[in-house]
Amino acid sequence: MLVKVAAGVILRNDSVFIALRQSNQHQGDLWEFPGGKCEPSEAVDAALVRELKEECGISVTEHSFFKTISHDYGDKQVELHFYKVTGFKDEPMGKEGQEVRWVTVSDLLYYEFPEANKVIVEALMAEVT
Ligand SMILES: Nc1nc2c([nH]c(=O)n2[C@@H]2O[C@H](COP(=O)(O)OP(=O)(O)OP(=O)(O)O)[C@@H](O)[C@H]2O)c(=O)[nH]1
Ligand SMILES: [Mg+2]
Repeated sequence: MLVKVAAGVILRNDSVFIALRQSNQHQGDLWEFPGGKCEPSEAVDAALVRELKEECGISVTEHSFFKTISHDYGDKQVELHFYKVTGFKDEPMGKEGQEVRWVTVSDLLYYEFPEANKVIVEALMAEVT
């Protein structure tokens, strides 16, 4: 099963907005960049805008493509399309009851992410050091 996903690295000043995946979700209890699966024939950036509205309550006004990561979890193959989100309306929150947090990019080191995210976290941290 190959799943195409759009995820947003929501940035403000030195910080990034992260969310804790619920225990019952795939890769549960790990931190993530909010986002979700693209619907059939939906453009990836349209999925990004839709998911960030649904999960975080923001309206994205400025985004740029960052990186695509393909990863095989064994039970699931994912193609993750990460975007930097640098402009948005309203304050992001956990609309689905998920725990959320603004953390400085250099503090990402202290959070546990799914395996596929390692490259993204390293790339973000490299930009600030
Ligand atoms: N949103 C998001 N998903 C990620 C990240 N890293 C990562 O491996 N994934 C994987 O990508 C897939 C995306 O799914 P999702 O669970 O967010 O999808 P969704 O919002 O449409 O949720 P749903 O299946 O509950 O409707 C999951 O298998 C998840 O484990 C990440 O940083 N953000
Ligand atoms: Mg999601």
